[in-house]
Amino acid sequence: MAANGNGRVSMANGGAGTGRNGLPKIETQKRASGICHDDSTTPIKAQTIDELHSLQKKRSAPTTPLDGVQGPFSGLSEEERNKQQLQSISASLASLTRETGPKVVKGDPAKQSDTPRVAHVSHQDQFDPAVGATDSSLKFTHVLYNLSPAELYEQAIKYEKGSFITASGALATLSGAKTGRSPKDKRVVRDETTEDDLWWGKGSPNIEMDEHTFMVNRERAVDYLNSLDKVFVNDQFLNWDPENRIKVRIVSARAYHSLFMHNMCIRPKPEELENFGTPDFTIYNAGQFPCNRYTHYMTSSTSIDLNLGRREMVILGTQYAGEMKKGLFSVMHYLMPKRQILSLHSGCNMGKDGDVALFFGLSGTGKTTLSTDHNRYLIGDDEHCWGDNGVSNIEGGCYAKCIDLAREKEPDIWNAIKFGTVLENVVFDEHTREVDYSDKSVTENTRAAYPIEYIPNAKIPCVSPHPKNVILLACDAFGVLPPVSKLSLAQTMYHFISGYTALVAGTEEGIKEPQATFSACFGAAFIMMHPTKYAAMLASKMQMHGATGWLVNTGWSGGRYGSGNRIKLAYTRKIIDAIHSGSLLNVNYKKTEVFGLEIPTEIEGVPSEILEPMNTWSDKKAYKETLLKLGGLFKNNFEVFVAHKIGKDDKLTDEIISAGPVF
Ligand SMILES: Nc1ncnc2c1ncn2[C@@H]1O[C@H](COP(=O)(O)OP(=O)(O)OP(=O)(O)O)[C@@H](O)[C@H]1O
Ligand SMILES: O=C([O-])CC(=O)C(=O)O
Ligand SMILES: [Ca+2]
Ligand SMILES: [Mn+2]
Repeated sequence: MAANGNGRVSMANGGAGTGRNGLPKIETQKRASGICHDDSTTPIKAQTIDELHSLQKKRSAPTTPLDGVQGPFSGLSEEERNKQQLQSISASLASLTRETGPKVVKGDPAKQSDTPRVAHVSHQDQFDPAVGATDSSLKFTHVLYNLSPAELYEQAIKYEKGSFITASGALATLSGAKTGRSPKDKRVVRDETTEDDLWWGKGSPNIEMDEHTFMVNRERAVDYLNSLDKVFVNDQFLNWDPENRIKVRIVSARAYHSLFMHNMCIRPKPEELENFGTPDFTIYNAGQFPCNRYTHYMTSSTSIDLNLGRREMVILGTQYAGEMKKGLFSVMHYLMPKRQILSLHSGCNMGKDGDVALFFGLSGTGKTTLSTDHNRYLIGDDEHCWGDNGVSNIEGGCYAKCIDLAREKEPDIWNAIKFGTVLENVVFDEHTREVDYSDKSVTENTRAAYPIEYIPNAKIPCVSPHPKNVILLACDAFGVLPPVSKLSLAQTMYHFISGYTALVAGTEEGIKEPQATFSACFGAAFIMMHPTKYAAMLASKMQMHGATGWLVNTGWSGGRYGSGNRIKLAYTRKIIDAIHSGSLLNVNYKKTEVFGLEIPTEIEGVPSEILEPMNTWSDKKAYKETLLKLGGLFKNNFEVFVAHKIGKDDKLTDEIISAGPVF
């Protein structure tokens, strides 16, 4: 029995109007005819249960009128287009040493009766059985193609252990043994092209492998995927700039992976999907299956392999979905600069008046938190391109950290965790399914992946004019960097190339305690060419468009990690507001020792005493020592870049080198 909100009372079961407990007696309504009806609706049309169930679902409408369709599939019948689509998927899944492609059929193998059966397609026509048939060549590969979130929920809940619907409607899931990326297991094929184009050697994220080893791993992944009852295939886009859009195909074994990429990549409109054609890049995610350690180069059971020539990526031995997101980001870091477009590990938002800010920073420094701002339009939270026409988001979704997520502090992210959102590795109440965001039992790197339109003021399409402010975020666990400083162009470049933060949580496997980290371009794990290449592009774009650089410490104040505290998010937001509004350009500044940073003396809504870190430390000697220690770490790190030229002349290079700490 429950109050229904109108003050009326409804009966949960069987309490038919006995008047017990003084409750009102329920009267059944009498029709004018005087006949008592217990049901006023018309009878159903079905004669049997099966017939009834068949009424429940209607076939999805054909998506586009066929006339006016442009592209490779224009003028084709629906059936013909479907066949071409399956042929393309079969080609993607082909073993390159045996039969040329599996027999593929659309639909869930467990539900053949209710999936419209589509004529299967195979490449077997050219296959000579004398060469050696395999069992896999005899079976069908069932393809679940671009399923909707609702369908993926059902797949996950029925077939994947650890999948549950939370109280707010999100899909909670586990990523398995890996709950963060594995940068040490990420390999790139080194061949004649990449030999010259890419950054290799010390400091580079590109650990080499040869083409042959890539093919061994590719075969392993494809064989694994074809051995399954079914695979998920997502055909989607990257980059909201229509001229530089990339078509990606993700083949995976888990509904979780398919829903994650559905949320994170750009979702094609039905008519765009029909004309998708051949993908520009394909991911084979066989993450549940390990790589073979007897294979050359393999140093663990995990391998994430990128082959730029073949435009393919293979994932073995890790189910952490971020590998797919960031693997594609690496690809963009190769493709875009070749077109004079700068790829950025940054968030981006825009004010009502069109002022744009970029937020650079390593994992956990606040890109998602600070770009998601109720008073501004969200362009994107993590990966962008800066080209001649302005900024474009690479992705179609956001990937927010959830640890200690609180509704009051981050309301828009909180509200985005609803039906359709993937919630990774969180802990929830077994009965109410309320998530406990403070619980780190599975990992500290808990995450939510949601489509960008789940943020109310997301700007669709996710493109913006050129940035006015470039904000470098660092989470300084040493507690000596000021909460905000205004940077010269040379200082911006110095800090961009340094890419400093202190990792706090375990986004990368194995890092559990804070630790100073330098990661060139605030994303060394994803860049493909030498950092100075990206830095030179950033410098020239900032100069051309008159953008101001800022360094914001979202980390500690009043002492290092352990003795001080993390700067309150509310204060950081006030600082960011002052940057956006331009008011921070018009206040008094003073220069700090060692780092030579210009710090404002006051900001509305922020206690002035915290703006100068030394004020917040009770032990001034410890402060000075820590400051010098961090300065030394910066110096050591920058040594490898001193020999590199940035931009066209030596002037900028010299300026950048002298923009570092002096002591
Ligand atoms: N002063 C602060 N400024 C920004 N974030 C803060 C602050 N204090 C605490 N936080 C917390 O730090 C975390 C910042 O994580 P966020 O998701 O924004 O990282 P990110 O830069 O987007 O990293 P990634 O690239 O891994 O997605 C959030 O959990 C946020 O609540
Ligand atoms: O890639 C991930 O797992 C999350 C992320 O955005 C980052 O680490 O920069
Ligand atoms: Ca993020
Ligand atoms: Mn990121």
